[in-house]
Amino acid sequence: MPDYDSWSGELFDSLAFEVNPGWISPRRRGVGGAEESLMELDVRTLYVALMVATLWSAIMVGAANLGNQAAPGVWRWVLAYLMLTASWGLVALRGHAPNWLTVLTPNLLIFSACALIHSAIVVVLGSYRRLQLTWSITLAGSLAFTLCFPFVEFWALICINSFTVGCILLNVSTVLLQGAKRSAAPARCTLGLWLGMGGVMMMVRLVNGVLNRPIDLMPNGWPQVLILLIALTIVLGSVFGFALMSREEMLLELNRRATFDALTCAYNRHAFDPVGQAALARLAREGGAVSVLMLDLDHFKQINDSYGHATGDVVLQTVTTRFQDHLRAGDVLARYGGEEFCVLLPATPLHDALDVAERLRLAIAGQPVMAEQRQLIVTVSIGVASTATNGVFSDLIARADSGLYAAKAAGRNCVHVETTFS
Ligand SMILES: Nc1nc2c(ncn2[C@@H]2O[C@H](COP(=O)(O)OP(=O)(O)OP(=O)(O)O)[C@@H](O)[C@H]2O)c(=O)[nH]1
Repeated sequence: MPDYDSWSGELFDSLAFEVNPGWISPRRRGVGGAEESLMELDVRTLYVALMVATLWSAIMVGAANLGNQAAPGVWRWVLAYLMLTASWGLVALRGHAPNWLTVLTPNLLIFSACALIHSAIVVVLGSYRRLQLTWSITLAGSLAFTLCFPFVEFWALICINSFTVGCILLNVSTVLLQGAKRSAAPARCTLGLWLGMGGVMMMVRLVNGVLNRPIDLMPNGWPQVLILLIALTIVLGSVFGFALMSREEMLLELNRRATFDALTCAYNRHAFDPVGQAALARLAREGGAVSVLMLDLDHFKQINDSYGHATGDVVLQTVTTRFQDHLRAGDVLARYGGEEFCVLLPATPLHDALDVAERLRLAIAGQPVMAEQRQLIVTVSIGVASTATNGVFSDLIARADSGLYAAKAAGRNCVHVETTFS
């Protein structure tokens, strides 16, 4: 029968925490009482592992985008990872090559690589938010590191590195997390959290550096091992996060293009028809009425012919904005054809729809449109149709359309009701 009590007693007895100058390292007494480190992982080996992981990631991401149309921002990401690869490689040479090569150069490379990662991400997101701040932090960190390098101790350089990288990662993380709908963009949010975790880790490293002041260029204690293991996880997790986020943003963009008109950002006809049909279906359950307005700019061809298509485009955009400004939140505006628009007014009976139509007509005719430093008088003709029964949406549209033709025939810049009730 084994003597568990004495066995566990010996085990705990053999464990001890040694306080090194700066680093706490769990150790145990081995055979003959000699002390052995419990942390088998060697820091230099971990730097080599980081180098291999970043290089492998850069090659994989680059290869996946060769020959195809590369995803936006991907080459910046690859370049950033190649810079990180070089910097880990140089760090692994510490003690075997001059310090300017193994301390100064890799740190400057790491700062620039982090800024490049931010710039790759903003290219994917299509908005350059907070990139200037990242480049300013990079510049300030690089200057501080270069100026301090010949004079200060190693722990102070660790602190400059941790603060600079931590600030950049937290800044990128904010860009990713702010304004992202968690349900619509899970990959973006995950990458944001991942990089945020990296930022927090660097701040912890900064505090550890200030408190423990390591003097060794290659400190082999467990805090450093832990930091490098987390860094390895973040390097690999971020590259997957970036690839998934690129795909996610591409799908969201395709969805946007399939739903909204590129020029005016109003709904397009393809997306609008199902919305209208759903509003009619709700009539059967909830009662009330649904109305539709068909709007067409008058003599729009003359604007194009006299001032050019670019001016015509500005007119279409301005008119769309004015329509939207005069509609309620639940109303749906669509660009139905060239200069033809359609508005769905849910829960709106005919007399209210007529008020809305008149309001929209006046919103256009009452104030000239500014387009390329010209004041243009624009008017709109409007056909109105309403229904209280769940029918086919295209029938309602057809009735509003014939109201529009009647308005054009009546001299334009007016509202005409199609009174045939379905
Ligand atoms: N600038 C611009 N013009 C467009 C666009 N789509 C269609 N158009 C133009 O809109 C004009 C429509 O002309 P018509 O159908 O004759 O209508 P209209 O001149 O408004 O005449 P009425 O509707 O009878 O008052 C054509 O010149 C099209 O080229 C667009 O996206 N941008």
